[in-house]
Amino acid sequence: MQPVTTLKGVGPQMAQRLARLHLETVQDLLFHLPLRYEDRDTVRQLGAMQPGESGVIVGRVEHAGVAEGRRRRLIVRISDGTGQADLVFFHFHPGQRQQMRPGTPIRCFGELRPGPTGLQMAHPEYRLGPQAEAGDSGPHGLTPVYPATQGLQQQTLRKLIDQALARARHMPDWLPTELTRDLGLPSLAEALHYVHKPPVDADTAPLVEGRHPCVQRLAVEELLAHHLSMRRLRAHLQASADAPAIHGDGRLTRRLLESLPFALTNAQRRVDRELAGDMAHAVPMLRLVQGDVGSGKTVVAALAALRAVEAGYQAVIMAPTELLAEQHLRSFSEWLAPLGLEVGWVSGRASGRKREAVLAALAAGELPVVVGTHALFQEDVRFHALGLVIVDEQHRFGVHQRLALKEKGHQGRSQPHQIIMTATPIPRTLAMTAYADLDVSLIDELPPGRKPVKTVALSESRRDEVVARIGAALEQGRQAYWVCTLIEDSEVLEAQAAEATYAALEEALPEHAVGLVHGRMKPTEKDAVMADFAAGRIGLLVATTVIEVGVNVPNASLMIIENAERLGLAQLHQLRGRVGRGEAESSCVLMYHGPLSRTARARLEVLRRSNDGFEIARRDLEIRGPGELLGTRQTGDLTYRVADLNRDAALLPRVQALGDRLQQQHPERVEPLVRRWVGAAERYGQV
Ligand SMILES: Nc1ncnc2c1ncn2[C@@H]1O[C@H](COP(=O)(O)OP(=O)(O)OP(=O)(O)O)[C@@H](O)[C@H]1O
Repeated sequence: MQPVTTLKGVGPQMAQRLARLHLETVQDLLFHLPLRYEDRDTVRQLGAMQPGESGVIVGRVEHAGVAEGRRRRLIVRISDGTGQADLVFFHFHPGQRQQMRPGTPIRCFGELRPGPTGLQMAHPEYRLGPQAEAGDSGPHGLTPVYPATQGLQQQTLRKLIDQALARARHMPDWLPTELTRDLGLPSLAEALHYVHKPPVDADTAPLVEGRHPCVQRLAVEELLAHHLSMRRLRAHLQASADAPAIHGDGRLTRRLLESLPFALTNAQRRVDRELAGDMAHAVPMLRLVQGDVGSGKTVVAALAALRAVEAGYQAVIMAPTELLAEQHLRSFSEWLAPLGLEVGWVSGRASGRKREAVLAALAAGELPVVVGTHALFQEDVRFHALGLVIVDEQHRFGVHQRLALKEKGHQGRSQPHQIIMTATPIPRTLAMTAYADLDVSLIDELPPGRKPVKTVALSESRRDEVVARIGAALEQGRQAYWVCTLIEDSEVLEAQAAEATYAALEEALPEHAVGLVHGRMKPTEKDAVMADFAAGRIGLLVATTVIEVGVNVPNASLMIIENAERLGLAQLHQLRGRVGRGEAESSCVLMYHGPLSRTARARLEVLRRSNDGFEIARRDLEIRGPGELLGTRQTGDLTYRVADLNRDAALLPRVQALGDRLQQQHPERVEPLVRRWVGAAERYGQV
């Protein structure tokens, strides 16, 4: 596989930026699919455009002025003879205003939204002067918009992907034509070309939603690769290795159960038994524990870990993000310290002597339990007697990454047992296929006393009411989250939005402590804020979607989600799951902008009605029809580059059959196919 540095224009710095998007090879670029497409060729008439539409407008500046207020902004009124719109710039330089003289021709591109004085376009791209009217030359086609990151322009990504496409012509197609033809799917080269460069008249909805045969072609190949490799892994694992037969004596588990302020639910008890049963065998366990948000997976994991410890083995718990890992560290420490057990911590951040001490203790078998992030994969992490690996996957790890950790337990033929925990509700049959018959345990019951989170959808225009409501909740000693979300995959923009909201809320709620966390803060700052929130020193936490999974602050009972209409249902459900974790009645406000489309309304309605993750996933699948493009990608499983287990559910049985045929008819293709896709997954989380 050729690294990105073999492309023109990619030096070490660019390579680093690309790596942030997990783009390390030319092939990764090919599988980096557009979020959406823009028609930058066809000039639109303002009078004929609806709010929510994007397009090119060619007109003239009428007047320009700076509006003072909460945020200073430059407002430029333009008209094209058919209608008018205001261009709004929050960040502008003085010269910019000077350029916007009345009568100046302007060509701009952006999305129209309803504003206080009519249609608005925020931060459009634009050109002024005679060249504004000239129009673009060059080939006509839709312009792809890719998930990007700071310091990586769309323009740059497009150029790199163009180069990658030129090489794609020589990329072998491991799926024999007779097999893809049966499924009505195009060849690999055709599919790649079309998704990156659709013609100007292409219907983009199916492409963006992933229903288009060209996207499906890639999804099938990816799912197949994962499926085949899982099959192989499982067969290999169970044939070639023994695991320690773990018979805990109940000494520690009993004490943990006694110390908990609650009794396990029946579902927790059942899953605990299933895990104990598997671990008692000398065959490596490979079990998926699925449980809806807040169903209490962590305590089940802790019981399994203690069982390993009772039998003289070590257990590791690994989470996909620092935030989540720290959450586990807190829970585990709280539960295990009274039992006299120390919980170790290994993360990318821990370094120097502390880290060495932990590693030494792990190797010597002095630390029975360790919690961490993917830093646990690093080579210098060694165990004395690793008996159990628990991966809180939350669908952010490649399943295959676990192999690296598994190797660590290697003592002759011996392998540790493995549990994969996930909160993503996948119907059982789906999970079986996607994970190639992994054993599945289901925690399908919430702890008693949980009241469903009352959910309402409110227009952004009622923000003041919402703020007042937060004030009232804080008065009563409750805590609240305010989640800022953005559609563009940009941490910077998201952080900016969160900072602006934070400032506004601090002003609006002067008597209360407001905190802020976002992905661009230093980890230590983030920790401090999270700790303050957990301890109740902060009443309102303004956050980006970094808090999506795992955060557990039972006293928080109110959540506001901004731009809710733009998120996928699964993600909204996860977010909402941060409240309703305590005894208090909780509520969630889904705040939306502008008029809602019918589908968007139906989707929010599903959340309003149901608190059941499985039900929500099922309904999402039904509703997500044509027209609803937004949010689908984000609900996707990040382990997959193209495929989306919910969206592509219907493909899975075919994938299984395809797997059989490929293995029988073209066994030599299995290996390169797996390597093409799963190699990429392995690198996930390690960058
Ligand atoms: N049987 C139970 N009865 C009452 N409370 C419980 C029970 N089991 C767990 N809890 C509590 O419920 C909360 C949620 O549990 P936990 O964090 O394990 O959920 P989870 O399944 O990991 O959810 P998520 O996927 O949202 O992180 C915790 O505060 C936990 O202590």
